[in-house]
Amino acid sequence: MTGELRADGVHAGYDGTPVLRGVGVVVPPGATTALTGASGSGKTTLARVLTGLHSPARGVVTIGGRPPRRGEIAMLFQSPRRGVDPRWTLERIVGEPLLLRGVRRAQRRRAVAAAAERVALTPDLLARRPHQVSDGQLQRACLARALVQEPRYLVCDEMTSMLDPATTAFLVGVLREQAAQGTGVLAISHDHDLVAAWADTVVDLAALATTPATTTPATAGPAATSPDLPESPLPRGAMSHRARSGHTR
Ligand SMILES: Nc1ncnc2c1ncn2[C@@H]1O[C@H](COP(=O)(O)OP(=O)(O)OP(=O)(O)O)[C@@H](O)[C@H]1O
Repeated sequence: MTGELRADGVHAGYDGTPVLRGVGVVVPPGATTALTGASGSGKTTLARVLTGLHSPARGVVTIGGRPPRRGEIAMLFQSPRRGVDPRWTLERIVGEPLLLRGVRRAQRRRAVAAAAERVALTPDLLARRPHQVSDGQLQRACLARALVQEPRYLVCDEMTSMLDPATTAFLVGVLREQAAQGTGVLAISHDHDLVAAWADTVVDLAALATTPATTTPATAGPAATSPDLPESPLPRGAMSHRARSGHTR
């Protein structure tokens, strides 16, 4: 598909311990793809590779066949507090990507106000600092910060797992609207009910590695790979398609 975000043949790990072995994934624009998988299987690692936060030992990440450009992929994390400056107001946090791009103050304020409205952050909340708001309110600010960038892709790593059902449903609704407007969303979650309601396609990480499993346990020993193996990005049966339920809106 034109303009899709994809990882091909990704091998990645930490300190010589492999986590991902020949993983490929495709995230199409204008849809929500959910990534599930066992704890510790490497979902976050794959998300970090896709967003450029972790360099793979091998493999490539592309959008429409070329390397992603700065600002094209935004990431949302499980814990919003770890990704914000505690001294800043929510308004400054939301506007930070535009500040970095050199967008003028008046335009920045308009963009921040529009994004804040989409995530139901009132001016009163925008004036507060992270310690003065709830996790859900701060996660809404982080989503607004991602939206002001107008990214082509959004990678959400367990972004609702600390939130109550009402806030989760609200944020999922905003993200589904965003996907309907053309953004490709990759949603990582353990919650099978949530991804069934949220995503158009569900992908299990265990099905994405094109390198055949060996008798070596996944968490020990050197990478069980052969450089000669063909690595198609998406093995047959790796994805299951779900109908949109729409009940998160
Ligand atoms: N910075 C790090 N240094 C060393 N090992 C790491 C690091 N981050 C993750 N790992 C290890 O890499 C493996 C994959 O971790 P990752 O967080 O990608 O898995 P996950 O599927 O997202 O897990 P979970 O569902 O529990 O969040 C785990 O064994 C983890 O302990």
